[in-house]
Order: sequence, then C-alpha cells, then structure tokens
Amino acid sequence: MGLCYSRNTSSVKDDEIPVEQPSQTPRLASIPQSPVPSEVNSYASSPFQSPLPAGVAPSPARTPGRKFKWPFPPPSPAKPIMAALRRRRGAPPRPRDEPIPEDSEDVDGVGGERLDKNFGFGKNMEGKYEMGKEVGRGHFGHTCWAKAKKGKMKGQTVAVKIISKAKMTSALSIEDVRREVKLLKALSGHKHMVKFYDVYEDNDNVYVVMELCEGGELLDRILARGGKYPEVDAKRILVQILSATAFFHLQGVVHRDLKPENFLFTSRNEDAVLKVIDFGLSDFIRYDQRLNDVVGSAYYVAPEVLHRSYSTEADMWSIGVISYILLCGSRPFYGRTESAIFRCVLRANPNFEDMPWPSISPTGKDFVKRLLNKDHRKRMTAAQALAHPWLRDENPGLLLDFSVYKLVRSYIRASPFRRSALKALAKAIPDEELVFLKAQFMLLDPKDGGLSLNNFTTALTRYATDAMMESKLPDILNTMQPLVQKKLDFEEFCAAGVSVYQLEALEEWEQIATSAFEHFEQEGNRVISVQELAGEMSVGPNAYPLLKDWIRSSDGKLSFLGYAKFLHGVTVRSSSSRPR
Ligand SMILES: Nc1ncnc2c1ncn2[C@@H]1O[C@H](COP(=O)(O)OP(=O)(O)OP(=O)(O)O)[C@@H](O)[C@H]1O
Ligand SMILES: [Ca+2]
Ligand SMILES: [Ca+2]
Ligand SMILES: [Ca+2]
Repeated sequence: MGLCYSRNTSSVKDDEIPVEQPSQTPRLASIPQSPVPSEVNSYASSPFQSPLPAGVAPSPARTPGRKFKWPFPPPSPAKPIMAALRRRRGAPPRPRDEPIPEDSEDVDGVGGERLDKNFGFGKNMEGKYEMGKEVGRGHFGHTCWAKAKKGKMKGQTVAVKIISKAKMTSALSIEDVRREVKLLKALSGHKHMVKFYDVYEDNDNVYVVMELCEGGELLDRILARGGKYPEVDAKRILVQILSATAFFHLQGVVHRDLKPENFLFTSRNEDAVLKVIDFGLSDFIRYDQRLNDVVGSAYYVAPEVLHRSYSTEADMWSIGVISYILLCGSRPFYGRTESAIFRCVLRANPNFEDMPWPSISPTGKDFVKRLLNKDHRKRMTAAQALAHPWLRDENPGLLLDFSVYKLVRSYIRASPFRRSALKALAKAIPDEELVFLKAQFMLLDPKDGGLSLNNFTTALTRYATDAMMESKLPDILNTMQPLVQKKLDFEEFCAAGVSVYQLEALEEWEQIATSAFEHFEQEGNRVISVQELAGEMSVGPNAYPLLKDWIRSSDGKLSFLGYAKFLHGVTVRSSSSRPR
C-alpha cells in the first residue's frame, strides 16, 4: 500500500512536486493567521490551500489578503484531478485532448470565435447597481459588493459574482455558467441557500446578483477558532449544512464542491445563518443516473467519484470530511500531493484514536463514521444524518428523503420471495433506526394508516422547485405503478424503505440478521431450487455451485447464510459471470 496519511504525518511522494507549505503539518490549529483583515471577510492564510498539490484548485486561492505561494491562477478543479488519476493508473497523459469536456478549450472552433456567449440575460447592470469593492475571488471571476440604485431593492447592498466571458472557452463551459445560474435561481428559496436576486450580462461578463453574506467563509471561522469547534457548535453548523443538502438532493441536484470555503455566514454574529454558495460544479441528476465526471476538490472528493460512478452520496462524503475537520481540527485524508490524497481517500481509515477523539462523544464519532463510509450505499443520506441521535436534540426539522423513494420502488418491483425476506428483516430493525423511517412515513402523510402512489406523488410535488423538473425526479413515480392498487402500512413501509447495506454496516448486524432469520423461518422461508434462486438473484448457471451452499440440504430452504446473502444481493461487479 502506498503512503497514506491521517492527520499529523506528512511525507513527499516522488512523482509530483510538493507545494510549499507554511507549516509542515495539516493541523489547522497550528497554522498562523494572516494579519490582513478585510471588512467583509477576514481572510486568513489557509492551510486548506497551501498544502494543495500543484493543480488542485482551492476556490479562494486568489482571495485578496490571503497569502499563497502559487504563481498561477488556479485551474478548474476538474482537470488536475483527472490528470492525477491518469498518472496513478500509469497511463500516459493524453497528448492533446482534455479528459473533462467542461474545460477543454475550443471544442467549438478556433479561438472560441464561433462560441455564442449570449445568454439572453438583462443588459443594464450599471444602470441598476453601483459596484463596490471586491469581497472574494474564484477561478471563474470575482465577487463584489454592490448597491441597488433603483427599484424595490433601492439602497440595499448585494453581492455580485462576476464571471468573465473570456474564460468561457468551450460550449460546455458556457453551459456550466447557464446551469449555475439556473440552479441558484431554482434553489433560492431555502433558508440555507444564498438568495438569488437577478442576473445580467454585457460583452465581457455575466453578473449574478445575490444576497450579500457579510459573515465570511466557514473556513475562516474554523481557522479563527484555532481549527476546532466544540461539539455543540459543530452540531449547529452541520444541521444547517445538512438542511441545505437534504433540500437540494431532494431536488435532484448534486453540489459536487462542498467544502468550508463554499459556506458563508450572513453576518459576523456567532449565531449567524450559514448559506451554501457556488453551484459552479453542480449538476442535475436523474433518479436512475450515475455521474462519471471527476470534479471537486481533492481533500473532499469521495472514493466513488474517483471510481467515476457516483450520485448524491458523494456530497455526503464531503460533509463527512467537513464534520471530521470541525470536530478535531485535522483533515481525515491528507497527503502532500494529489496522488497521496487520493490513495488516502481510497484506502486509508481516518484516525479516530488520537486526541481530541477520546474526548468526543460516541454519537458524534458514530455520526462522522457513518458519513465517511467508503461504500456509498452504507453512507447516511442528508435526511438520515439530520435524524441521527447526535443531531436529533438540535431539532433540525426533517425532510423527505428521495433515497426512500428509490428503495420503495425496488421493493414493489421485487419478487414475492424477496419481499418476504425484507418483511422479516423489517421486524428486526433496531428502534434507533426506526426513528428515521417513522419520520419519513409521517412526511408521506399516510391516509388510513397506509401509503399509496398518491402519497408519494403529493409529497414530491409539495417540495418541488424548478430544479426538480430539470432533474426529472418525478419520473420515478411512473415506475411505481404497483402502488396504485397497493397500500403500504408502516410495517411494510419499513420493509420497503430499509437499506440492507446500511444495516450491514451496523455493529449489531449479526444480531439483526439472526433475529430477522427467525422471523423469516416462521413466515417466509420455503423450499427453493438452485435454478429458482439464481433467477431471484439474476445470476447465471455458473453461480449454481455457490448458490447450492445457501440452501439447507435438510429441507431445501434457505440457510442463515443463504438468507443473509440473498438480502445483500449480488453487487454489479460480482454479478453473473463472477459470483463470489
Ligand atoms: N453572496 C456572497 N456574499 C459574500 N461573498 C461571496 C458571495 N458569493 C461569493 N462570495 C465570495 O467570493 C468567493 C468566490 O465565489 P464563488 O466560490 O462562487 O466563485 P467561483 O469563481 O465559483 O470560485 P471557485 O474557484 O471556488 O470555483 C467566495 O469564496 C466568497 O468568499
Ligand atoms: Ca468557491
Ligand atoms: Ca465554483
Ligand atoms: Ca457535466
């Protein structure tokens, strides 16, 4: 195994040039603060960017007042991540083309001349707003303070993100800007989303007018506190992050760049509201879709993103990284080069032993671990995280979880044998886990104690924004037709909505499975042939020898092992040709 670091270790890999760091350790607390304050954001020298390997773009790298040793403006995070991936796999860098279309230059013509950079946005920015000083900077442009000159916002201060058209060098990068604006607009209503006001353009720039967040970035607050948040304060932050994330995930939006630089406080107050910003890397995702473009920031990137098949769970990983940092002041996955960080993300287990972890509550630790699970199927969703015991007393307000829709969908489409296996499992779900399912059941507003398709439709409609129409999540309802006649009571809803993978990740899994099998023996287990079982599992004849071991020779029914394996199902990799 390569060099994997957690926390205070650091070392240099030979294949890449390490970036100079102000400190040899990734520990936030030891990083000296920049003495240069600014009225809007107090920028500190950031340990999040200085140890970044060349090429990984930390968004605030060019923020005024921040010290960094990088002579060049940072490129998009997407490109360098891909380049490093290719190096890891030992493949030669491709000579000309760019791996990620978003940033490939001139796909539409020489010098980008044929690109239509007209967005159809309003043109009279200057007439409406008086521009002030810069408050932040990113790789596409910068953000300024501004004041409305007329209209109902007259006199109000706002933030204007100025995105340079000169940097839009491909049709796809133009599409990215269009999508960013569309997303900001559609998601704007939520308490923890930055409020969108307007968008303008001229020949040089696109101007996104939004609510001014005067409290600075979450990153700066972490630094100002010496890198570590007391649990109570960390909870307050995370509830807000999760509430925003549960909201946009339900809209079918993946953020893909969640990190402390992309959360801003509305004011300098200790209890200021936190807002998520920067949907520049975000995308809509259909319910049955997996994304494959590798984008994000190295320290926060989920393993399945590096494996090029991911969905909303990737954001949950990033929130796990943020939680880890908030609680202990160190990064869970650290390396001085991009490759080293990726190796860590893919293979290393974060350190939960060193100080301050022994002094952190067991539920807090459990919370972080359930987010930093490398298997995305075992990771908590945002809605689940809000229902986790660690946050429950924060009264976070629960939100409908779209992952429940996906699970219910596959339940109602499953074979009767599989459904009875899941019904038996539902009887063994620990009370702690039932809390979440009960909340989801209630959010679906059961009629006469049960749920039919109508409930699922109405609930989704209640939360729908324009973003949900774009991501086409409601399409899932067309595939849930069996629920027209059927009605799920709470017990069956649990069988439908429970995630086998998540239960498997629990320490008590052995007990849960044992107890579930007892129920299954009473009301679900039956004689089943190897052929029939293979059909149930959608595997071919070469799996017969293996499946034979799952059936008891005494009575021809599933054994305990067989039941547990049957619940788990075959994973894509081991399906048909290579069952394990
Ligand atoms: N609404 C706002 N209020 C105050 N400051 C803001 C606001 N929006 C952005 N900023 C500041 O500007 C910085 C850059 O904004 P943003 O992250 O949206 O730009 P970007 O060009 O997409 O950057 P990146 O390089 O991270 O992709 C933020 O980190 C923040 O400091
Ligand atoms: Ca940013
Ligand atoms: Ca961005
Ligand atoms: Ca894309």
